[in-house]
Amino acid sequence: MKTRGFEVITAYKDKGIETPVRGTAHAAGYDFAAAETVEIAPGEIKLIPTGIKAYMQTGEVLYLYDRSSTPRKKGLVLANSVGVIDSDYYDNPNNEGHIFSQCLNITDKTVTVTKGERIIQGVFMPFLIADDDDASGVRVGGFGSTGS
Ligand SMILES: O=c1ccn([C@H]2C[C@H](O)[C@@H](COP(=O)(O)OP(=O)(O)OP(=O)(O)O)O2)c(=O)[nH]1
Ligand SMILES: [Mg+2]
Repeated sequence: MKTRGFEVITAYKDKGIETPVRGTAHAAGYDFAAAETVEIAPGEIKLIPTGIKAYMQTGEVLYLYDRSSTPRKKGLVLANSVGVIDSDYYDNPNNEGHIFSQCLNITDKTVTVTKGERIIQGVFMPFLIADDDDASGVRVGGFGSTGS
């Protein structure tokens, strides 16, 4: 039975992409790697492809966080602080649910992220809904797909 987990995006199949794994038996975070080698200029924000989509139950969310070592070692932080990956992002018609890491280079030099380098971590969590919530829209993409 499929409950929650990760799959490789169709366009990245056979490109040596591994699904995210946890580093230790009790780690909360699944480490995501860059699916391509990307250069980020000083002060620039770039969407780094992970080649991964995530499925989960209704009422669950996948949060993307910085790895604690990444700011000091790479000079990169998540520009959106925390990435919120909705369950209805999976297999959406625009981009199949491709998860991107929105990285900001906080150094004064160009930073190279190498394919296969672990850059962020994802944590699955349940979330709560407010009273009288009648949201019924259908997600067709991400990154502003529901309007500004
Ligand atoms: O770091 C991130 C943040 C979001 N997403 C994807 C998954 C998420 O389900 C979707 C929408 O994210 P969010 O709701 O945070 O952004 P938005 O600007 O409100 O876009 P939308 O209008 O598409 O909801 O974009 C990522 O791949 N990486
Ligand atoms: Mg949104």
